[in-house]
Amino acid sequence: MTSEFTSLGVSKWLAESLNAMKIYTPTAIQKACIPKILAGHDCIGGAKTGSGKTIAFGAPMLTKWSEDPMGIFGVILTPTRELALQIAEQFAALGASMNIRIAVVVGGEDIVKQAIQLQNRPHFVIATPGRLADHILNSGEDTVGGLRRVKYLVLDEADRLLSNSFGSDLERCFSILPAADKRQTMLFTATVTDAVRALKDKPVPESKPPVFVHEVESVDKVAIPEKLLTNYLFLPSYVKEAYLFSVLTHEDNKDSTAIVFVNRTHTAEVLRRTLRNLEVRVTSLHSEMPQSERTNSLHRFKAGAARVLIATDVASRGLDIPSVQLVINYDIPGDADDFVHRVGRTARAGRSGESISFVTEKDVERILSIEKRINKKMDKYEKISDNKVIKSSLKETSVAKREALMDMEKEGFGEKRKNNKRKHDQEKLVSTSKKSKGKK
Ligand SMILES: Nc1ncnc2c1ncn2[C@@H]1O[C@H](COP(=O)(O)OP(=O)(O)OP(=O)(O)O)[C@@H](O)[C@H]1O
Repeated sequence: MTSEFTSLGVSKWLAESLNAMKIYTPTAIQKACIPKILAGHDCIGGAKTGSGKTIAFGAPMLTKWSEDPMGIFGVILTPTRELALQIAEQFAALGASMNIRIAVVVGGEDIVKQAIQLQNRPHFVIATPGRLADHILNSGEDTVGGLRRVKYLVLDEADRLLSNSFGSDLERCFSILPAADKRQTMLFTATVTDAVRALKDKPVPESKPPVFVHEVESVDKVAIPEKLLTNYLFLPSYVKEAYLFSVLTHEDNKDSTAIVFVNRTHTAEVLRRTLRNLEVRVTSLHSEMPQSERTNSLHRFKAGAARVLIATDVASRGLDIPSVQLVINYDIPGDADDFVHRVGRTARAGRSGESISFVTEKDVERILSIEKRINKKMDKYEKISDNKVIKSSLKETSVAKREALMDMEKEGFGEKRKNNKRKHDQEKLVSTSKKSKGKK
């Protein structure tokens, strides 16, 4: 049997797995990158959110792996734990018929169990840089030694990984992996930055073919998916909760699955409690929740038990939840690239979707820079009028918010945050001092 995937060089068994997932025709980024990666090129792949980048790097790696499944074959690094788990699920589903073994190495999970998984030499390691760096520093050679011979390294959401926040952990991960000329490296993101493009300027050893760069650009150079509506609502900052409730319960949205992005964890908690008091089926995802709660919350949202997810940027990248129809920017992000990733949680794989950004008097500059970045003017959201909001939801939302704040105070939410921060700072200090000892 030949399919469009096998004609690109993808193994027959894998094309069959893809077909079983109703994936028959490669997307543009897949058509461009799969043959080049199979031919041994390092690769920089830039394409809009939801355009199938995971399979663009997954299919060639899995093809090569099935031809010669030696040792730990590939390492995939991602900025968030949820994204690592999602990629692992996708690889597990694609490779099920070949008995694929995958280790997910992320923070917040049992480190001893992960060490045992690494010792058992899985075929692929999917990791966040911080936890993998911890293993490299603290677990023995029998645990991490297999990483010295991996054939493929993927940096998914590469621009985020190459930003300063992951610097030292990423360096530690690189320190154990084979040198750049002894492995294939692939960088993928929806927002290619100069730091990502810089890979192509590194000298290529003669033994290696040149870096393949593929940035899919649409004719109009708009940086977001075609079927994604970008609306804005201009509102006063002190009534944002009332507007949010009105939008979420509007006739056209009351059954929609929605993600509401905020800039701070405290706001996420206030909104989750306020909306819960207003009987909206809501859950949340942010970095101050224990990992078990994060995982649980995302499962509830994916399964439809909650229809609204309140999230910080920890959920802005990569998450592939086809049911999401609406993304609300309750707060406007400071970085225009974060906007691109956030709204990209909807309108994926050719589907349509809608985003609404709440713009206050303080956000005008940010909106202008976002519009410049996406090369598109946003449209005014006309379905909510000021009068209607004030009449219908202002009173009940302010009561619900007051209750939420009182409960948070009673439960010491702020205290927990402070203690967590203190604990986190102490752990960071211990880990930094261990790292600097390790360097000596
Ligand atoms: N060739 C294809 N045909 C149909 N659907 C596809 C194809 N390739 C991938 N998909 C589906 O499209 C969705 C989005 O893919 P993926 O998550 O890889 O996007 P992405 O480009 O990595 O997005 P992001 O930039 O947000 O991380 C997934 O549900 C995936 O299964």
